[in-house]
Amino acid sequence: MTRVAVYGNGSWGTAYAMVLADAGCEVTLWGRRSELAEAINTTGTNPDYLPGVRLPAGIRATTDPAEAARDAEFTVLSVPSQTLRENLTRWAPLLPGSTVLVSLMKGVELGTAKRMSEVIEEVAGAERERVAVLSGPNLAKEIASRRPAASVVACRDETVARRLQKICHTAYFRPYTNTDVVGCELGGAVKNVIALAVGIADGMRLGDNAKASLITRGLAETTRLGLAMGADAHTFAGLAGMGDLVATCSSPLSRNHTFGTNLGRGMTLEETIAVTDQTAEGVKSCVSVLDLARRHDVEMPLTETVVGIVHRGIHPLVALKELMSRSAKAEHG
Ligand SMILES: NC(=O)c1ccc[n+]([C@@H]2O[C@H](COP(=O)([O-])OP(=O)(O)OC[C@H]3O[C@@H](n4cnc5c(N)ncnc54)[C@H](O)[C@@H]3O)[C@@H](O)[C@H]2O)c1
Ligand SMILES: O=P(O)(O)OC[C@H](O)CO
Repeated sequence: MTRVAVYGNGSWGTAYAMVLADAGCEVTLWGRRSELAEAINTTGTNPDYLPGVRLPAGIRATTDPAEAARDAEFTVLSVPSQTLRENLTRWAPLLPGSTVLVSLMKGVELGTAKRMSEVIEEVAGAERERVAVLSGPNLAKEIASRRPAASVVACRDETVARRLQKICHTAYFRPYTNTDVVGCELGGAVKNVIALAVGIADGMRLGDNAKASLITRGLAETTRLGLAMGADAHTFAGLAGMGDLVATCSSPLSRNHTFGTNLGRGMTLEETIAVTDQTAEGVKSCVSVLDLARRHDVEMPLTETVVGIVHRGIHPLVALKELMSRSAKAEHG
């Protein structure tokens, strides 16, 4: 039986632990709070993040990072992106030397503009061939109710990607392999920023043409950044690109989309933060994605607009006017 450690017992860490357990793995689920770990072990549910969902046998919760790490063939990381460095610094010495590190996170580190796999390589001292990423249209609540979804497992070493694929393939979860780690991570991180933009537009009742335009131009700017960073263009037409973008921009289950909708309806940033009780990565990562765009000299007008609205207090109507009056140009180029 494959032993897997999952660090982070929020919505996605728990839902992916369910996938792994359903696929036959023995999973230890680490979380910070003892009362939640105890509730998971005694009730077989995660009342805080997936209320009402019965967890499969094969998941054991703990607050002890060393217990989670013991004999783990795979180590899955699912904490908010901006906390990864600090957390992994504490966990890294506990991890088995051969463990495959798997990022579920969809953010870019503030300040360094590093992708999560880069932070993992740096902090855990892990070679690229031992670091993988899972990304795709995977809304945690849908997966936790075992509704069908596909996803991408990416690793520079295809044999490692295939090992990961094998341990999380179930009747309702279909992972595809990819070796384009950069493209998969960017697809996941930038779609959160575009979902904020679409949410804002939905909150303003701008209509479906506006939504489709934002999704399409959002994918164009994501691809532009990806190509400048060495990613494969095909990745952005796949599950970790278009797939995740469409799911996140269309679903009321998306925290990023909901965050944007509240802003578009006229809530202030502070009011929106106050009603958001889960991680909406795009709120911070829009700043680091824009940082990446500048470092690679890539134009990302939608990301820039989201940063303006969320962090510089620009009114959505003013931002809309600015976007629509940008100089006319060719669609491709
Ligand atoms: N929820 C989804 O549908 C989904 C799907 C795919 C990917 N993701 C990505 O997975 C990652 C985790 O998201 P989530 O949905 O599980 O978030 P969440 O808000 O549901 O859970 C976050 C977890 O991290 C813990 N946490 C918060 N701050 C922490 C800290 N400083 N140190 C340690 N633990 C801390 C919380 O207690 C919680 O257990 C994000 O990068 C997100 O973009 C989420
Ligand atoms: O709820 P969100 O906005 O973090 O999106 C969840 C997943 O990333 C969708 O694939």
